[in-house]
Amino acid sequence: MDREEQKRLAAVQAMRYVEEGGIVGVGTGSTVAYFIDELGKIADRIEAAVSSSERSSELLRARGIRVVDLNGAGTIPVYVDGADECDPHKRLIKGGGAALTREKIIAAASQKFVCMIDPAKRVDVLGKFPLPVEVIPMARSYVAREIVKRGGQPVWREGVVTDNGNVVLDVHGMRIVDPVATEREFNQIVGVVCVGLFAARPADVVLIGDQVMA
Ligand SMILES: O=C[C@H](O)[C@H](O)[C@H](O)COP(=O)(O)O
Repeated sequence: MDREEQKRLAAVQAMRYVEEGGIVGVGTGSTVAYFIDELGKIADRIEAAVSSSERSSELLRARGIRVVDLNGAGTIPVYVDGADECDPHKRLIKGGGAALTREKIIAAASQKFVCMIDPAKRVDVLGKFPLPVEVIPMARSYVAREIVKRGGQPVWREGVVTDNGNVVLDVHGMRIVDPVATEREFNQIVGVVCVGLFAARPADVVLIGDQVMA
């Protein structure tokens, strides 16, 4: 089965976690696009969505789903998103689509985080996928030097500006044996807005194609 079909199957499965009549948290990316297709089929039974990117907001509205601000939405029952890598503890690397900060905020504000992946994204140790870091533009070079001191090789994702007006550094060469410690350490670098490690708040449920990760 190809990767696209695996993503689509995970998106179909994710629908089981959506509460009709409630607000749904929606992530960003190609896997989420399949999920939004599924969500569109029950658009009249969903109150609204909280969206992690302008891109997802457009897709949601195109399928007749109202998009509301997280402020005022209260605690979200379920947040559904993809990931770039997932370890056996459901800790993730995210941000390949530069939406990491809003994704992390909505995940934090949600009761349940359902993550959809295809099998190729499963790893024993996170870090093969370059770790995205969202940075305030004026701090780019400083943050890059700080990351080098910590053993990473940052590459500026040139031309990419996040929905928050910031830049992204992709950090290569990391073997992240303690993701919680690395997340904390990167968060402490001045100028870093968000690191794409979801370790302190990992996923609650990981769907891999038509399987549920134990
Ligand atoms: O910023 C983007 C997100 O973290 C995505 O969830 C992640 O990059 C996975 O995207 P895709 O489903 O396209 O592989």
